[in-house]
Amino acid sequence: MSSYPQPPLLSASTRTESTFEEIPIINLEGAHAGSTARRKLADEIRDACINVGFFYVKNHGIPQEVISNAVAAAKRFFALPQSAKDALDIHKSANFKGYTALLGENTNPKNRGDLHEGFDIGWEDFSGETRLDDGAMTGENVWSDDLPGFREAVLAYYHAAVKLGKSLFPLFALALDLPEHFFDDKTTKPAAIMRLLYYPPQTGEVDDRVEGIGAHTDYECFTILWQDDVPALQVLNNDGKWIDAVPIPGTLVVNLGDQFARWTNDVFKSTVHRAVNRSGVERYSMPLFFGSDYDVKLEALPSCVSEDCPPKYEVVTAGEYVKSRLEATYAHSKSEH
Ligand SMILES: O=C(O)CCC(=O)C(=O)O
Ligand SMILES: [Fe+2]
Repeated sequence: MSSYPQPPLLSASTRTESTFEEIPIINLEGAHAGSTARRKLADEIRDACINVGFFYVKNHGIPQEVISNAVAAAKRFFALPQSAKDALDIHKSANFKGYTALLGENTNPKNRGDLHEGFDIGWEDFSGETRLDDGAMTGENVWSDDLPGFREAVLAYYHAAVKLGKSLFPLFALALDLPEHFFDDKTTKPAAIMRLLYYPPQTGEVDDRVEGIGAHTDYECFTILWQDDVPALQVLNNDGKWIDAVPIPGTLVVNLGDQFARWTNDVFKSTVHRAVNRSGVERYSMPLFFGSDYDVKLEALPSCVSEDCPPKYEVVTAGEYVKSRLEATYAHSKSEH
C-alpha cells in the first residue's frame, strides 16, 4: 500500500506549469472578517502562490506614518559617512546583522556583486531585548550612536510588518487546506530579518553581471516588501521573461520564499526575482523576510507529496537553511574584513 494519502490534496491537481504576465493585487480588508470572507481571501492567495509566487497587498494595515518614518531613517543612515557605516559592517557581527557595503553581497553567483547598500536587523523589542536562543542564527542587532531616533523608527516598522506577517500565516494555512492555526507552533519566535536597502542609480554601459540585486529566490517562508516609487523589481515567469513588479502606491509586495517551497514540495512557488535600478534616481526598499522558528524542520507536507511527486528536498532545519544561504551570499566579500 502507498504511504501517501490517496488522492493527495495538493500535489497533482494544483501543480501548474502555466506562466503569468501580471502580479495580482489582493485586498486584505477581509483578513480579520468572518470565515466566508477569509476563505475567499485564502483562495485568492492560493491562486497567487501556485501560479505566480508574488502578489501585492492593499489595505495591509501598516500606517503610512510608520512607513514614512522608517524610510526617512533609512535615508539618514545611508547618508552617513562611509566610515560610520563601515563601523557596523555585517562581517563583524554574529549572524548577519548590520551594514552591507556596495558590492558587498553577491546574490547571483554569476554576477560580480550587487549594486546596493543594506542594513540588516533581526528580532528585538523596543526595550532592547533580543533573543539569545535562535540556535544557528543567534546574534544581536548593531545600531549607530550617530542617529538619534533611527532605532525606534526602524523597529516601529519592523514590528508592524511582523504583525502583518503573523496575520498572513493563517491565510497561507487555509490556502494549503490546513487547519488555520497550523503554523502557530512553528512561528512562536518570529524569525524575521528586515533589511533597509539603498540602490544608487545604475548608469553607463549595461552589464548583465552588475545588478542592484542579482537574480535569486528568498530563503524564508515569505517576504513583505515595501518599495518606493522607483521601478526596479522584476519577477521571472515560467517562460523566462522578466515581469516588472511596478510600484503601486499604497501596496506592499508579498513573495514566497524557499521555506514554503520546501514545505509544499514546490506547490507554492519561490519565484526568482531581481532589482535593476536604471531609473536615473536613487531607490529605497525595505524587505522583511518571515521564516519559521529556526529549529523547525522543513519537511514536505503530506498533502503535497505522492507517488508521482515524491519529496524533492532534503529535510533541514529553517535555521540551517537560512544560515547556509546567507553564508554563500556574503562569501565573496568576507576576506576584505
Ligand atoms: O529591493 C527590492 O525590490 C527587492 C529586494 C530583494 O529581492 C531582497 O532583498 O531579497
Ligand atoms: Fe528577494
